Amino acid sequence: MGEVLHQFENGAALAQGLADTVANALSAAIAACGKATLAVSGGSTPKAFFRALSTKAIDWPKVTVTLVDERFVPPDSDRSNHRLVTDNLLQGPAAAANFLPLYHPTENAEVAARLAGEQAAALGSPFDVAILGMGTDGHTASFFPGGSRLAEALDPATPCGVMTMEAEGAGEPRLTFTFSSLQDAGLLVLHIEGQGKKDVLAKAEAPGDEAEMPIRAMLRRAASPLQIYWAP
Ligand SMILES: O=C(O)[C@H](O)[C@@H](O)[C@H](O)[C@H](O)COP(=O)(O)O
Repeated sequence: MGEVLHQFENGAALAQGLADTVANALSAAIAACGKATLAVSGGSTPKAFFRALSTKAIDWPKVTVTLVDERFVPPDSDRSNHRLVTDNLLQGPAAAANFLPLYHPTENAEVAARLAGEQAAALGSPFDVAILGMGTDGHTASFFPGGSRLAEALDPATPCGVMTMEAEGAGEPRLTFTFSSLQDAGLLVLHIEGQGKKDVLAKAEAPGDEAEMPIRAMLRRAASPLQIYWAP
């Protein structure tokens, strides 16, 4: 469906601009159907955006925040995306939002993925807003090159839901929404910063296999236009 580049002078300006856009999208969803859903990614990039969004005066009790993907670690782990969101987004006005975790203290990641998928199904689809990140290897969500279930995760025929993923460099087993769950978000955003990530994006935009750089699946096949937010 194509991509739109939103370039900012610096990370602080991007954080405010993206927070305004997301707040407007969430408020519009609430106005239209009384609730809104937001799926965010972890990593180091989104912290300033999370903090800017947390201050927005929207009807947060009608918003459910969840994660694009999660590491199979408890929320008190410093590797936890749940912890990252709790510490940076679910603060101030946004503390009133609902949160749907992907991690559950189950015997293995498969059981946690099934539980998370059942809970996520009740949210309805598509997500009103989905914020993707990208690694320097071209992964997004937990769609890692060489991932244990990458083909299944990227397959448009794979039902919406949460699945496990393991990959070299991913650390712990991952829990991730599928491509089909994310690709038709009302507002689909790729948030990257720095020249290095811009160069990785340029490589991903060139011909090549999706399995080599899984972000290509979103660039090429997402139903929603991919809104790329970038600052040097
Ligand atoms: O759990 C995660 O790590 C993320 O969901 C992952 O997909 C992230 O968005 C990229 O790895 C970029 O991470 P950085 O922002 O740290 O570069």
